[in-house]
Amino acid sequence: MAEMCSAIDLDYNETGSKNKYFDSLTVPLSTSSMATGDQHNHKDNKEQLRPLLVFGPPTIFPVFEAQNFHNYRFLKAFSSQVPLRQFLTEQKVDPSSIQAIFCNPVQKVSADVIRLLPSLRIIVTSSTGTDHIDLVECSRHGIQVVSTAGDHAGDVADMAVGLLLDVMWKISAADLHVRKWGPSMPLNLSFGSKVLLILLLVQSMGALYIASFGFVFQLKGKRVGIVGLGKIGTAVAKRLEAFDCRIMYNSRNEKPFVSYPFYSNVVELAGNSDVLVLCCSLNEQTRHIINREVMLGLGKDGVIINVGRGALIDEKELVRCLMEAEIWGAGLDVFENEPKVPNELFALDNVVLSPHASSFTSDSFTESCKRSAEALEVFFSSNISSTPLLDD
Ligand SMILES: O=CC(=O)O
Repeated sequence: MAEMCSAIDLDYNETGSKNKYFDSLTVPLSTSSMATGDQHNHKDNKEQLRPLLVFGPPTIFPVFEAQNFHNYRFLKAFSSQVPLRQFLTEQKVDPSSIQAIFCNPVQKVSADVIRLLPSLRIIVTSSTGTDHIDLVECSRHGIQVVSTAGDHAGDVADMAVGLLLDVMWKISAADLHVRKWGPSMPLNLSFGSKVLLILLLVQSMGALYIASFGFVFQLKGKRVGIVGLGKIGTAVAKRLEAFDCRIMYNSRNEKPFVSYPFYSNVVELAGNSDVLVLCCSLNEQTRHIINREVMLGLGKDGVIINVGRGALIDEKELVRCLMEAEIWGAGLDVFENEPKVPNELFALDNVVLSPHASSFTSDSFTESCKRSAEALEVFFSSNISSTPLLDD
């Protein structure tokens, strides 16, 4: 058996198999969680509810809270500025009463946090990635880690394709450009004059556009190297096939049932690609997997799309390569030190920036909250702390 904790998706060694925990999870939300009970009574008695420590999901959390307010006493560590120990003291909560954490990648669940909570048994994250959780420490203490965002793959793949189209067509840059066009046309012109003026404007604006932006690229027929062919990478490949792209990939192991060419070496993959799409998880093997050598291999017309984690790319080198026109462009949903973004990127019109938002559809959120609640309900109702949670 491998480690105690595993991510469902974005796994560099993704096998396509689903997390067994959820495969076997048929228990619906408990009747209490669908309860009709009086909200106010529950609120009044909230100190008698099970404590649930909540880390880092200020956006998703209200959805989860609304669905589950009657089941837990939420200890919202994400909204506190003080150290966790002090926060719990202020809340009059004994650290040893906490068995579960609900979190997302915005806030780290570090070894210090884990050591502070001797009864911690389960961490549920509403994300695909689990790199914000100290998995080694979890393994050491027999703590289950449940990632509930396996269904985000389609959303993340949509975002990857959106970013790619945007970079190649410079859609965001063009949008900004058009917004700067001058005042609207005077209304008192005759119809003929208006048509003439529009034709002149369109011609000169088109010329101006090309002069300031250069030509853009079509996506059709491009060679796309996918790094990490798990659920997300596969969903990206499927979408890009519709654009007649030629797909190839790198992952830790060659996938037996996949017909796309496999490259065990990322530099070689880059050398044969026009576009690299990063979909793998972040771990010690994949940190800075995209370094200067890979970017130079990709070449001056190359585009990088990152929907995995920021630290998959050596960000300083990325900035340098973009500034020196060693690669053509980048679409980035993630950054190495979020929420910090290198200043230089703001000035580049061949870069499209997105705030780590590729799984932020309300559909995914709702699903993820539901699955998180289910995981917690199963844990608390059956206390299955010894149930294996591993992929094969
Ligand atoms: O980053 C988002 C996720 O891991 O789901």
